[in-house]
Amino acid sequence: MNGPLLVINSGSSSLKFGVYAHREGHEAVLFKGVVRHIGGERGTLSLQDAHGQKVFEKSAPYPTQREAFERAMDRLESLGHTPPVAIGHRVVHGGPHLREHRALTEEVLHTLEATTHFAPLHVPPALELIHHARERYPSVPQFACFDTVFHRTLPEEAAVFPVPRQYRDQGVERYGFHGLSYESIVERLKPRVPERTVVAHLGSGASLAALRHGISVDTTMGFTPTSGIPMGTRTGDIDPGVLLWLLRQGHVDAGGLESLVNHDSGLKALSGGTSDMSEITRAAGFGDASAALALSVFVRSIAKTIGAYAAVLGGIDLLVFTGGIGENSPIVRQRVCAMLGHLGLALDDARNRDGQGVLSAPGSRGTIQVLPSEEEEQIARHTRRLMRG
Ligand SMILES: Nc1ncnc2c1ncn2[C@@H]1O[C@H](COP(=O)(O)OP(=O)(O)O)[C@@H](O)[C@H]1O
Ligand SMILES: CC(=O)OP(=O)(O)O
Ligand SMILES: [Mg+2]
Repeated sequence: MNGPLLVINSGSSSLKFGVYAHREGHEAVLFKGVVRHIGGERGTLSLQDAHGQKVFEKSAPYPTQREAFERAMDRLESLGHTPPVAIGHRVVHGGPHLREHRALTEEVLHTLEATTHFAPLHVPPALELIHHARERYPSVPQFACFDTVFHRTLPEEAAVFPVPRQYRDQGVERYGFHGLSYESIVERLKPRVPERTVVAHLGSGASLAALRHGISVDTTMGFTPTSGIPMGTRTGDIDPGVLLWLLRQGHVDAGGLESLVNHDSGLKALSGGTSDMSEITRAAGFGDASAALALSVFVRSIAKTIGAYAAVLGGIDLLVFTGGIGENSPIVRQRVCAMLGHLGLALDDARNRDGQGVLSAPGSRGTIQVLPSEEEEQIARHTRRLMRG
């Protein structure tokens, strides 16, 4: 029961994984790894040990999540890792019928197969990984942890979509995503969880959440992870009239539209080709006008959302930046916070460059902080609990 758990987190541009053992009431990491740029020419697989030391790094193309998983598991096994006692998978969307973390039974898998259009960037590769993990570790129990579960506390006025009841009855509403990340931030803040917190999870997929006493009361992503603020390759919220126009003009069919709004839009479309925020900030710094526009659009939509959530929460005690961009981009944090002076939030420039822990200046009315998104740890906690029944 305390043996090693394998956690698999398939994101839109990466495969993250970890091995965890239960020690003195918490999940201790044994190994952690990530495969980045899956599907691109310049893939990388890297592995860290329990002390955060890099023990392996390899650059190679990883054409699919499945290939990335295979190579990652081979590497773990060559480092002496034995088969896990259970496997926990991150599943972004379970649709209207899967809204609790649970064991991956045949019936659950069947239901998941029917939800692929709820998150076409995420659910198909996650399902492929689940099938593959079952082939590789046939006697190991597997569990699904959903991004949506944390947001089940959304009040009706935040979750409801203004569409006819017949569609609402079929589950057309705001689900919200990155829930495992938000929950891991709340775990980190315990026992001193402020009343009014805004968390900006900024990665390839990006969203924000308004938390009251650590409970989700609003979030930017809705029915699918395509919505909310603009992202690496996703539009975020867009006038539905644009989608109708594209369809009516015959530019795309439903499949083409799905691909357009998920793969070919967002920062990639504005920057003229790249969805990678480190490349965009570098190019913007060298005076590239398209990259500068992509950066400005991203920053403005984040700042607008924080302003809106200040209204929802009645002020902000704590603003947290997390995710690949939130944790690593001083320029994005600085540009966002430069628009928040009216809320009394003030960033300390030196702390922001350092990028660890509290970043707010003395005298700031609320705290500004960087915290790591610990989705894998959160999946390990849920998987252990589910495994023990
Ligand atoms: N130093 C950095 N500066 C700006 N962006 C960064 C930096 N490091 C990572 N990123 C960005 O983080 C994003 C990936 O975030 P991550 O949360 O790992 O994504 P995923 O959605 O795949 O889980 C990429 O856009 C990458 O460019
Ligand atoms: C929900 C989502 O967008 O996830 P990711 O950021 O990992 O792509
Ligand atoms: Mg992610």
